[in-house]
Amino acid sequence: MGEMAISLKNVSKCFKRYDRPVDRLKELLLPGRSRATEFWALQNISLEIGQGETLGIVGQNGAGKSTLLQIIAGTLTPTTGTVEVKGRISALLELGSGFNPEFTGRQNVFFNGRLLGLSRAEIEDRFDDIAKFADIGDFINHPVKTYSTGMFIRLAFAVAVSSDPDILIVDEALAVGDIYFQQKCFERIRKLQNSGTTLLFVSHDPTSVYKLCDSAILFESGNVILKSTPRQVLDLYEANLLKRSDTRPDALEIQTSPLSASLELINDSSEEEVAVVTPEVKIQSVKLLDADDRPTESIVSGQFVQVSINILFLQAFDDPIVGFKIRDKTGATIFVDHTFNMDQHIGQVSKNTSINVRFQFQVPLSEGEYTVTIGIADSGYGEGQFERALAYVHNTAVLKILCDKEASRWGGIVNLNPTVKIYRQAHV
Ligand SMILES: Nc1ncnc2c1ncn2[C@@H]1O[C@H](COP(=O)(O)OP(=O)(O)OP(=O)(O)O)[C@@H](O)[C@H]1O
Repeated sequence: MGEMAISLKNVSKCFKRYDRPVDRLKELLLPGRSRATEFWALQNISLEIGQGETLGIVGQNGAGKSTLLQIIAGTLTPTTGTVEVKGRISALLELGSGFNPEFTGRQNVFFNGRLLGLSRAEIEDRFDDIAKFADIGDFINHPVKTYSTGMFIRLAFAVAVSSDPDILIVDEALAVGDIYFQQKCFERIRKLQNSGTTLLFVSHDPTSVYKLCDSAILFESGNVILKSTPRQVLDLYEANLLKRSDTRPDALEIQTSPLSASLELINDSSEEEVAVVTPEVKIQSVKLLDADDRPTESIVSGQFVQVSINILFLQAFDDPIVGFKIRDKTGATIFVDHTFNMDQHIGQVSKNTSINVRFQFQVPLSEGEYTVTIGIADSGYGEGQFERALAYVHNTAVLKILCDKEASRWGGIVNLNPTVKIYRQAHV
């Protein structure tokens, strides 16, 4: 890591919580006896973020993400610890929190621009760009209290990025806009990344984190429990959610290292693998086979492949489910499905039975490497939900897709194999 942009040392934040609003008043009027209970939203956080780094912040509701961002942005003070921030910071925190609802959009642009450290002349210079980016038409001249949520966020984002900040903080904001606006925001964020802006990004959308971030942290109950690649952080986050949602969470174990010698996991880096396992099932092997059932490592785009999974059930099950997921190199999901969704029931399996499940499909993917995740669960219901997870293991095999030299050229991730018709309009 180069120069430090943000450094937190032993930062904790304690909020006081009052059971009734009147208790807060009583405490003000009769100091001495505290009527509040203490709540530690952040607990002893030490974190360094390098200049130009894009850090994704992931965690369940209430984990402490926004509190951390507010402390870095300077809108909250930590109870203990120190925060050091280098450079101009621009924060898109709670929806339009810096806006005065009675002011027009135009007035708020000037008001916020000044808060961000721009001079009046600089704001005047940038105003047209800001208004164009926000693209809210004549609403720019109306009070922001008349805005829809989408308009609010458009203007707030346009203002936040206009100051060319050294550090940009974005808290869940992008989820609000429509798809065109989101694309525009991603494009602008990329430009800022390329020019060396440090970015802190909270999102519940894994795809955005994969797309934007170099690294990520996982927050749990006010603690940073992991700082690593987005892939590893999101895998652990997902594994924790799976464990929590399970009807017998104690039965599930999260492993963060290669699993067993019998199942060779693909691991091309020093990262540890995150897997969820139970002692009741064992994934014995995962192989890729071609159309003639021969093991293969590479498939030409568009060709047929089989993902063949051998599973040993160490307990009896009424109707287990087996699924697979294909992920790209960042960890983003390309495809996922399972036997329950496919209306293929495995049926009863008795204790100590081994079964082989083969998913067979054509792979219309672009050239590159993809990984295979395997999931096993019990008792499916509804639209693909299940009662219990039995195993969830990433990177069990690499699917290497080669370019189909015979096919016409195309771009993107999936070959949609379009046909084309051209209709000539008569001259009018
Ligand atoms: N002003 C406050 N007074 C009391 N408790 C607070 C205050 N602000 C936040 N908290 C509590 O601190 C905890 C962390 O809140 P925070 O908003 O940082 O979580 P978060 O991870 O951003 O959640 P979300 O994903 O829902 O936005 C929560 O339990 C919240 O109720």
